[in-house]
Amino acid sequence: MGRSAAHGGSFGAGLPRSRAQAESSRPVAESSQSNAPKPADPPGVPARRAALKLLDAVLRQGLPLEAALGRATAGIERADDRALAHAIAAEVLRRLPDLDSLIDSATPRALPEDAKARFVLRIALVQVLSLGTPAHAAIATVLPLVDGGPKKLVHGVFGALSRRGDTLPEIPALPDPVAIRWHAAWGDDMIEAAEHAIAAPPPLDLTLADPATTADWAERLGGTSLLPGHVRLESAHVPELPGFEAGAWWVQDIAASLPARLIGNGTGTALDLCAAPGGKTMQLAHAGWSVIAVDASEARLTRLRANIARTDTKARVITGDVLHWSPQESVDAVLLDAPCSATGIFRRHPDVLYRTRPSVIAQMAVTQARLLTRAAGWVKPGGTLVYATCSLEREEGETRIEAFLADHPDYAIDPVRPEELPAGVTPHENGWLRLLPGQVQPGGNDGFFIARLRRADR
Ligand SMILES: C[S@@+](CC[C@H](N)C(=O)[O-])C[C@H]1O[C@@H](n2cnc3c(N)ncnc32)[C@H](O)[C@@H]1O
Repeated sequence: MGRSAAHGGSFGAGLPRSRAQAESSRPVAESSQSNAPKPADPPGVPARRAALKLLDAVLRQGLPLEAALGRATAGIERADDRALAHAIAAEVLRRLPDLDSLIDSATPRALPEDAKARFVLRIALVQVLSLGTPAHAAIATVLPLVDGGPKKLVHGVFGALSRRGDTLPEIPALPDPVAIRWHAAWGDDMIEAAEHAIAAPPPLDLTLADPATTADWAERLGGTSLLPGHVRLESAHVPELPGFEAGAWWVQDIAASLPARLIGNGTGTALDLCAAPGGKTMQLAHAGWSVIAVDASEARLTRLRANIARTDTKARVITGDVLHWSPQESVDAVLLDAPCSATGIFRRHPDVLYRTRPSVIAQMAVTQARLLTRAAGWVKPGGTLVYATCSLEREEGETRIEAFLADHPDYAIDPVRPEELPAGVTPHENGWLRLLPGQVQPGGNDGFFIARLRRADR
């Protein structure tokens, strides 16, 4: 888990110690806060400047990468440059502990975590070592980011590492705080699976509107199916795939498809709480339910409305904060896909590895408990409540449900059955489902916690 062991090369004294220290101490945010385009930037530099802003937003300000994109890439005209900025930042976040080990092995004293030189070196190195950018282009396009600053330091460290010819390890390391936390919760095997999960691009999972067409779509799209109504592809440009325009399927990780599957087919009313962008709303509606989809975010509901329009899904859509909104009457089933730390989706969103601190998890757990208690009051006697989070933290899963059951004697676990799950995945002996990375094979899965609860008949 430590930083320096993997890259014990011989470089280390290439720069005088005092200069390295002096040049490394300016924070990256000084210039990255300005959004004004730099008119003198040569081609290729604006994308790297935007990548620097993105990393600053995630690592120093704690913002989600996706949320920072608009502001960081404002003023960049070309879509491929905006995409490059995003790709560089995401790849740095995926490989950050290994990049830092390399950098630390080539500086006489460790640069501060937030030193601009460290940020810029990460951007240069990841391009060469992971994205296939030629070294001369990688360094030429980052040096303008440290104009008037630690240019010589960056150039010197980059040159030394290039000459040494180091590579990144095949399997990335997790950041120490995450590795320590997950190790304590889940043990060695989980850490290994999580590191392997970052190493390879995740597959593309599709949920079909009509599970009866599974074999046809698997063949037509060249994919494999791990459950009825599911097709897995290695990767693809989604809008160009057959069936997208016609709304025959939507993108949804297989783990994310399980909460609605565990509610099953039905003809009553199902309340989909925290519904946007609508993956589970579409599943429930296509399984026969009259769905009421509620979410607090109007922006995310815009995406939900587009998704249900494309897939010809009938659902009542309500903008509402579940902490304050209430339905007019009780319903047969409630699905609460609660807001969470989202650490289970670290393969696709490596920024969660850096933004999710214990205080964030504790705060989320308080909200989840409140949402769960409200949701529980809206289920008819004998009805079903499914609680789900895409989190790998016990506080947002097991601990929540144990506390809920202790406070709600009218609820009991309705145990998940192995035949409801992809091959090789087994429910926990307490009846809930804890999905850790790598359990669905081939190709892996997002991390999830799902509990199905039944409310007692009167
Ligand atoms: C995990 S995402 C939901 C994903 C969605 N169920 C799906 O399958 O596509 C969590 C959602 O909770 C919403 N949310 C967070 N707090 C909320 C609240 N108090 N009331 C309603 N929605 C909330 C967020 O806007 C976000 O869309």
